[in-house]
Amino acid sequence: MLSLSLPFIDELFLIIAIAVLGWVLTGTTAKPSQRFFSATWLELVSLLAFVALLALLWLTPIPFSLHFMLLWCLSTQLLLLGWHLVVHRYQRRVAGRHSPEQAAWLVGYASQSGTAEQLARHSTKQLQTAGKKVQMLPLNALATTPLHSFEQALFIVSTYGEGEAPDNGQHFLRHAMQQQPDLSKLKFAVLALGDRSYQHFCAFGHWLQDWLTQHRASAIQPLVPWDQGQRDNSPWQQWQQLLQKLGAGQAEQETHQSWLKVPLQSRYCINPGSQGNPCFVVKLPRQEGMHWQAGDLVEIQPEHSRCTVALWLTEHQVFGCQTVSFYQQQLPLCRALAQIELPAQGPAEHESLENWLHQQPLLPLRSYSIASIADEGQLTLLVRQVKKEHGLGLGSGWLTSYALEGQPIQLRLRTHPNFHLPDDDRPMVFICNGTGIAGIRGLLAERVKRGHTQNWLLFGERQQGVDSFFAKDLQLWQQLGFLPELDRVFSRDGSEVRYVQHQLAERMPELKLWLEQGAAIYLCGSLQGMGQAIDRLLQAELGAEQLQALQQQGRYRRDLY
Ligand SMILES: Cc1cc2nc3c(=O)[nH]c(=O)nc-3n(C[C@H](O)[C@H](O)[C@H](O)COP(=O)(O)O)c2cc1C
Repeated sequence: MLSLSLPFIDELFLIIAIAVLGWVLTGTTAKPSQRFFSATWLELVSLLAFVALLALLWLTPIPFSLHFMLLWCLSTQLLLLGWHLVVHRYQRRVAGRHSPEQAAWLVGYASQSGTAEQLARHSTKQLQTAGKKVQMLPLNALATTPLHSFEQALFIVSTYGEGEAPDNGQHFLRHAMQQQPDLSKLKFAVLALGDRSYQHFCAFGHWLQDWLTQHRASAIQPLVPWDQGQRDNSPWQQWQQLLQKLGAGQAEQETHQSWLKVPLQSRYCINPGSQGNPCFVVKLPRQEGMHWQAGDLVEIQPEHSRCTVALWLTEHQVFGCQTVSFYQQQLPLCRALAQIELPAQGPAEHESLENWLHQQPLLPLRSYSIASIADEGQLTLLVRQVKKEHGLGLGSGWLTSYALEGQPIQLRLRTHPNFHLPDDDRPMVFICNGTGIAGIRGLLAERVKRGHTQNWLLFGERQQGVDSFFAKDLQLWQQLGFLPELDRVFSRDGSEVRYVQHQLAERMPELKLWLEQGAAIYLCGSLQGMGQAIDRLLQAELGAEQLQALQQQGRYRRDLY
């Protein structure tokens, strides 16, 4: 039996001291949540193993020398210490990258089609040029990065659906509702994007403002609502004043592209005889200064029909051919009247016509997905005519009926980063219905141009005979091998009503396979019905967590209206 001599006890103490030192060092540096993954546990286990081994050695003589054991122990301890240092360093680096302690300023955004994100990027740059440490994050990222660790926060958020948060704010919304943080040290301001034609104007911005104040954060100024349906830029100027007050740098570039006047080149009905409202392909020539990417949008300034303007002029006994100054242009009064909300009352007798004109709001803007790529030399839109009780819808009436061929259309191109294609050639699944195929056609044309062949299109409409939108393009791309999977579903052709979601449900095994291969899903079309049904189906089949992960990786994108 081995007897414990004095030098051995010294060595034992040394070993235990190294192990304990290692354990204390690692144990105190790791956060409790990380401790299990740190070296702490391994240190402890190795120490226990070593003590057990010594006890065993003391009880039963085995042929290993004491020096071998000592060497084994020392090297294990040093290895573990070294490994832990690497882990610890990595943890500190990662924490540094995401740590709000690094940045006193937060620019948080929630954006569906990219406007709020673009404005957030702009504001972030302005703060950074003034030397401020800023973190720009989508609201969903704040579910893991604590808000209370920032001192000042600027939020730029839009509203989507029926007064809901955009996709990259929904997780935050759900998470925030479960929390009761103390935000008493946070100062904040909200720029809320919305559209007054929706019932819940800027609802998500207001919800955020209320939630922050309920949790004792202090508002630097009242919420700034910005109606995106109007050409009015004053909310942005108001926001800029706030940024200057907070010490930010000047805005360098324009946030929006400039307005252009482009003549209507051609227009034709794509679905004559359809049970649905007529859809028109509207083409405008590409001109200098018109740059866009597949997936982008165009904003149109609608105008009244000539008939509506003539009636108003007659009713108010005003001469329509007189020249007026209107938004830095000289033009006949009738052309200016075509662009404003025509009020029941005309100008008062002694009122200046131009003053009166400038007080009238412009007609709200309308956005459309671009169905062509710039290389095609023209900007193509697919517009369904909306029929209302007293005439046609504003934007669709203007583009599909009132504007005559050759007449200038006032437009502005708008980037839509959320619907741009990924740079790589990963498989793409495009799901759409009705005019939702417009943006998807643009994306497919771009994929063809890039030579990316793994494309799957699921498209739903009513009747194959009359509603097969862009059929020739699809057929050609199929023949050339750019559309290996094409599912077209027509709800009114067979005896049973079939929609695109039914087809997708049947093809779920293939979809899962595509997803395993890294595919991204782009969904475009009606929010009610199709959009919601596809969302429910994917949640049920893939699980909420995977769907959310896909969304966060940019592999599930939606453009629904
Ligand atoms: C499908 C859809 C639903 C919308 N719902 C609302 C709404 O309920 N309330 C509102 O104020 N604006 C609503 N909007 C307007 C958007 O908030 C507005 O267009 C905004 O500029 C979009 O900003 P983003 O590009 O950052 O997403 C909606 C827009 C779309 C396309």
